[in-house]
Amino acid sequence: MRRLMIAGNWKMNAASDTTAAWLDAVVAVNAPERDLVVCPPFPYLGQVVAGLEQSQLQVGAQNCASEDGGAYTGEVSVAMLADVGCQYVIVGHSERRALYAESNELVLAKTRRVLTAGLKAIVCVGETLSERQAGHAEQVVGQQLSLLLSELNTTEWQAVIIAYEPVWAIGTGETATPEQAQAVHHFIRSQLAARDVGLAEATQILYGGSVKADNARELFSQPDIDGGLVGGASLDADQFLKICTA
Ligand SMILES: O=C(CO)COP(=O)(O)O
Repeated sequence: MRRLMIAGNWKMNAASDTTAAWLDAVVAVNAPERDLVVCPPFPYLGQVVAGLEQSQLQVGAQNCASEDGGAYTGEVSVAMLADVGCQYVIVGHSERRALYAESNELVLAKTRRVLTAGLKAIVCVGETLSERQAGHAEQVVGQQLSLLLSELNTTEWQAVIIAYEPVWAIGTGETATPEQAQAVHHFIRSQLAARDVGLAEATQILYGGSVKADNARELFSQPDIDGGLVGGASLDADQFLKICTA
């Protein structure tokens, strides 16, 4: 059986005082059968790791460099993230693909860095509204997955989590229906199965895009949805706790 995972992605939202209050509210979360992760912006990673030392919640970053180290002004390496206590890194979020021109090749390179360092990669895929309206959702998601499927070996795949985040559902309040999400999750699992049936059975596939406390349960009860990558609602400790235990 795959474990459910709930990961919060704060994006570029945080301050020391709100982070402290959030940590106080969530530190005692108790859902031992689930994997719970929060991904704050880089400057708050240390504060969050320290605040969650006694907690079930683990910590991830929202991005990483594709290089190991050196003259890359403004970049943060996976080794640094591991050093400050991160266990996960989100790679290839649609905001990074769209706003920072991250290609499938760069997403693969970053994923490799994460896996080589012994961390887990939450790799995001998802189609835009126009791609969905043109009937190309599966084709787009298939293309985003194809390099990972051809290049990563089976051992590497064991530390990969896929997050299906339809771009049109991110931050819009327009959640994919459980049926729409399940259909794409099933497609993703079939792509994994074409490579390796065991891999398809084992890989956690999260849904992201306007997940809230009141729709999480129905989404997470779909057979191929193994939890959620939660943006806006993860900033609110009460909402996040409800989603973690939904
Ligand atoms: O992009 C997301 C998580 O990575 C989803 O964001 P929202 O939950 O705010 O729609």
